[in-house]
Amino acid sequence: MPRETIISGTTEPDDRKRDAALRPKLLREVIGQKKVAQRLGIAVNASRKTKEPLGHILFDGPPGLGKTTFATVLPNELGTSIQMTSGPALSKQADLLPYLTNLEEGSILFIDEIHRMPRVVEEFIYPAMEDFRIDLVLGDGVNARTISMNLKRFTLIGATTRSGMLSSPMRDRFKMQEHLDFYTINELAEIVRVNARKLDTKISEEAALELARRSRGTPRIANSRLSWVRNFAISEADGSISMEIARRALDMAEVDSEGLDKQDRRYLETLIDVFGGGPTGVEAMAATMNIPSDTLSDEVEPFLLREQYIVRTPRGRLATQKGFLVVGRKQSTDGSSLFE
Ligand SMILES: Nc1ncnc2c1ncn2[C@@H]1O[C@H](COP(=O)(O)OP(=O)(O)OP(=O)(O)O)[C@@H](O)[C@H]1O
Repeated sequence: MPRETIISGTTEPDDRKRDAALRPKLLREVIGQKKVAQRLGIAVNASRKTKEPLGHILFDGPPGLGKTTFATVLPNELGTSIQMTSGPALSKQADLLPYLTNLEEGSILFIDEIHRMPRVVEEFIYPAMEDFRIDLVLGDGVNARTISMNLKRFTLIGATTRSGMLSSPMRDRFKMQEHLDFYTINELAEIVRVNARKLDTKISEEAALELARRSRGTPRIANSRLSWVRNFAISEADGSISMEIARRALDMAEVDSEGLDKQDRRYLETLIDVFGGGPTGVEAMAATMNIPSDTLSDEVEPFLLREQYIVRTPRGRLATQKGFLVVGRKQSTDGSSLFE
């Protein structure tokens, strides 16, 4: 898959390795998301003082914004261990069992994409979350009996790109629910500077800002841009990243100067050229673009909404004037599109 179409959770193995190496280890190393970090800091301090495990935590937000980062920072802060799995890997109760029986007192169980866990597994985990206990059914038919098994007290951390898809009994069992939002240009520039240092690469102030501007508000994308620009600098110059090198490298990767990627542009062009700017439903957009509607609503639309290229109306998605302009279309007086 060409790099510029990777906008998010579609992480390739190399991206995953790079992300893990660059991931902050402690809360104070986390850049941005200040309020979330402060609240977690308080919960961590309280847990240290009371020797009680942290309450269960749910992180939600678009891919690549740091849900896994926060989840992996917390055990470091608490000096405890973490086990990691994901909703799609837990198709039946027996898949979850080894994780529950391996728990240590105060340790963390991280379930990514928790909204994709089937209902039977979800219901199995309720008593574990509430009373640190599970109910196992042994045998079947008339011989079936239920035994209760006590677990070590633990913290469940769930991550989801779609909190709306979680059942409310599940959501209510999380003591803290933290939403992660897109990063500002300055926060992303700071992440780029820190990570360039970790990679032993010199980068100018303005080049860091340029990378930040073209990273779609997302640290994972900033890391991937940095990695490309660094390779470009090594291959084509002396290895340090100046503004000129950053621009040439990003232009070559077809990363546009507005920070949109190809998928964003295709979305806007489809909405405007095929649907006259909308309003139109996400399913119609998905069918026309031949992309799953989940990908559109989880990965593409949140950034376009936040940057006000589109708005959501009761009748569907509507391109704004800014949305028309960024893809070089003009809005006619009746709201439909005119090619420039
Ligand atoms: N607040 C932050 N400060 C510094 N770096 C960050 C921050 N958040 C994320 N990153 C960087 O971005 C990478 C991607 O973040 P992470 O894997 O935590 O995202 P995520 O929200 O869990 O994504 P997904 O839902 O796709 O798994 C991290 O490895 C880290 O290098």
